[in-house]
Amino acid sequence: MALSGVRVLELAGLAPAPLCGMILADFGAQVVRVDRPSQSAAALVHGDVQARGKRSLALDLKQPQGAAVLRRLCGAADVLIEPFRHGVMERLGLGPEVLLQENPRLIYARLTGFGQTGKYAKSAGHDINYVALSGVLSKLGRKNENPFPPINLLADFAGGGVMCALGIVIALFERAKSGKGQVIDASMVEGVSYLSSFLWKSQNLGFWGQPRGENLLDSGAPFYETYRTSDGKYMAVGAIEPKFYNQLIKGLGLNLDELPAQLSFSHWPEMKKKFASIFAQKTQAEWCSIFDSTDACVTPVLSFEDAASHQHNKERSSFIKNDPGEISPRPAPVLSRTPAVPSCKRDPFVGEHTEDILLEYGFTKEEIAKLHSDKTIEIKDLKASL
Ligand SMILES: C[C@H](CCC[C@@H](C)[C@H]1CC[C@H]2[C@@H]3[C@H](O)C[C@@H]4C[C@H](O)CC[C@]4(C)[C@H]3C[C@H](O)[C@]12C)C(=O)SCCNC(=O)CCNC(=O)[C@H](O)C(C)(C)COP(=O)(O)OP(=O)(O)OC[C@H]1O[C@@H](n2cnc3c(N)ncnc32)[C@H](O)[C@@H]1OP(=O)(O)O
Repeated sequence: MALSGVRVLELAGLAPAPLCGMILADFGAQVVRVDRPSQSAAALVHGDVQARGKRSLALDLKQPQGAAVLRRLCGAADVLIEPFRHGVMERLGLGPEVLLQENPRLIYARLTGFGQTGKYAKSAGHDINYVALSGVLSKLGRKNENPFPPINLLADFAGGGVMCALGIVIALFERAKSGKGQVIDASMVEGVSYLSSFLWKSQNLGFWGQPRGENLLDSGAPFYETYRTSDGKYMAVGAIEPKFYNQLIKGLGLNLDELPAQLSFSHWPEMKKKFASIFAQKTQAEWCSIFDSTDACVTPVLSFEDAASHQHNKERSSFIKNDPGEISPRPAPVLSRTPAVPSCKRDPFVGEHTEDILLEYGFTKEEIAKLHSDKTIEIKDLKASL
């Protein structure tokens, strides 16, 4: 796989860093999640559901010898993913100056909401706050409604986990030439802003002149909308270009000559009502049979279950099943020679691989036993815990 041989240490965090680590693992990196030890049985399973292909090492970083273990691991790693607020790693004596001095090849990825500097660098926050600060949240939502974030997909995952993975791959590529690591300051506010470059750069083109929810791509246009069908499902319509719009109109059984011009903004509300009343007359399956073989850009809005079993997605094997039977998306994109090979194993328990990982990184059995008796590390005995 493309990233085989790359050693990654991911300090356990909430949603974005786990996705970043999972992407690297899917494409072949050896990813170790560094978890907080806990004696409670309830904490056996970390809240991380994006742990595919990772192993878990339970290490108490608050103990000086625990921080020393991480320093030693970083000395032999390629990448560290760090998901805490600015200042946490410095307080632990694990800031980039320390770790990069010990291993100048290390890529130290700092994945935060607000970045390492600035007024909010030390503030708590979540996806919605980061999308808000990027300016993008102000654009999202329907007419006359409050701004509404698309779950936590935009900042945590697109602008956070994926953007950070991109930064890491770019830094690995550069390191192959320079031999040097570097620090990545991956701010989710900036990740989302960067993703929204099109919105910023298209402001003078006239598509964003109306209030939120009344523009071309924000649910203002009748031909870029979802419509409810007679069986309570939905169809998604994205017929922007005139040649595709014409096919939409034909599929709906309407006559183009009897309708206002496609881009007549003042007619959009009335046209939406018309389209809605027509879509409400047939089931989703009936609309699919009308539109599936056309270029009208009309597709069903699928549930997760229906997405996994949809003919197109099945033909491409877009969803995979792991050994415990959980279905999830196959890693994307698909590389022709070195595609991702996602692990089928269940996710790791906290501390399940502590001993193996430390041995692999050069710790002796005696050192491991001492760390264990000092409660600096946790070695999970699965049989005893289950
Ligand atoms: C909208 C999303 C968030 C959605 C998350 C939900 C999906 C999950 C949230 C709760 C989960 C549930 C819960 O855990 C209970 C169950 C557990 C069970 O196992 C599974 C089911 C659960 C129901 C579980 C289910 C789900 O997982 C949940 C519902 C987001 O937006 S996520 C993005 C958040 N933002 C960032 O990541 C940006 C950067 N980070 C931050 O800004 C802060 O970290 C953050 C997120 C604000 C949290 O602040 P906090 O004060 O808690 O932490 P930090 O200031 O960063 O400091 C970390 C401290 O921890 C110490 N530490 C770390 N590692 C170790 C270690 N190995 N050993 C010892 N100590 C460690 C570190 O030293 C810091 O300590 P100090 O503060 O004393 O310096």
